[in-house]
Amino acid sequence: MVQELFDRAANCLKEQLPFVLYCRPNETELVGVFQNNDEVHKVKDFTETGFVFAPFDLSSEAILLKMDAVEKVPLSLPHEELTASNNSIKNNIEEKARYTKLISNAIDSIDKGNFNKVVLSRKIEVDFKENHFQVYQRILNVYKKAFCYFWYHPKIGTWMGATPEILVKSNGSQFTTMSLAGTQNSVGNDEPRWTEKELHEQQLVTDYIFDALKDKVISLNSSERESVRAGQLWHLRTEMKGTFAPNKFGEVLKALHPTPAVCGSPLKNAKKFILENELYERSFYTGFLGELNTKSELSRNRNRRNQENSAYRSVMKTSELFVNLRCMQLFKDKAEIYVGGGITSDSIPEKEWEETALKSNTMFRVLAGK
Ligand SMILES: C=C(O[C@@H]1C=C(C(=O)O)C=C[C@H]1O)C(=O)O
Repeated sequence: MVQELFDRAANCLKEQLPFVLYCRPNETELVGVFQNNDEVHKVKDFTETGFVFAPFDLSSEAILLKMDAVEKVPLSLPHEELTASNNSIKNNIEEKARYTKLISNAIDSIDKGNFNKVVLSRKIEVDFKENHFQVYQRILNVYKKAFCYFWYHPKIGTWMGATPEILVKSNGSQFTTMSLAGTQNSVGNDEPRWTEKELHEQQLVTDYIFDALKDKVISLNSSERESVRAGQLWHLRTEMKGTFAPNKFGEVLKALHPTPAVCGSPLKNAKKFILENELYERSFYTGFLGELNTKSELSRNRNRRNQENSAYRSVMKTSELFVNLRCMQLFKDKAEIYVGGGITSDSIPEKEWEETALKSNTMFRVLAGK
């Protein structure tokens, strides 16, 4: 069954037609969305319906795949053991010097009071020639708790990833979001001991989300902060649930993106620092992706008499958008892995470099294969 969906997508690759394959966190269903032509549809105000693929900087427009055909199959795959890759630990002295300098500059800027936190990132090029579906199959096999996707548009490119971060999920006027930040390598199953730096960094994200949404929502409540695993890493997470006024989803979304989990706070100054200093194009990394305004039917009380069948159902709009992290862009014979991390005044440049190396392993492992 999975093979049939892969074959259909492989055919789209051959015919240069857009598609996306994805599996939601902890689910055992693989979804394929297929667009009938190679048009590039752009999102205007997030009231559209389709599968959205948005860049970090929304001054470039978000792309919408039309859901001309949607196919769902149960996800069962042959198990494949991966050996840990140490590709990313390769000593790239020049790149390390450049990146740690960038971090030192960011810390100086924080100390001058320009912002409290900024998320900096880099791109790692890897030679690779494997079949894309084989790589995606490994992603699905290894990262069951993540949103695992394979996105293709002949005029835009090919992206894959396994992201642990929900940007926003909505059903009618109810929504869920999260603040995810702070990173440690996972050692066994024991929760890590979080440092002040990580707790502070994550709290900044939570506070920011409350502040950004306070005028846009009717209610917003947060759960207890918890430690969660993403592949071989641990993060700190606080879930938030709320309600917005009818038809205000677009506003909530625009207020949320980009959160300080991928940009910084205060937002404007952090974003300015990123755009002026990172000196490369993040493109769709730290953007967001997922189903936008799809319809779900809610059955009402079926026992009530004397009503038309249709009166028992109400149609709600649902969206499920993820932050595009732990991802890569694929080319004919190379992949570009994108990684970053949050910088605060307590950051140590060398450690931040190591954090990006650890994060890059999420994709390195599936490229290295067996
Ligand atoms: C920016 C990335 O991840 C984000 C940054 C984190 C951090 O700074 O600790 C943790 C999770 C994500 O919100 C990335 O994976 O590239």
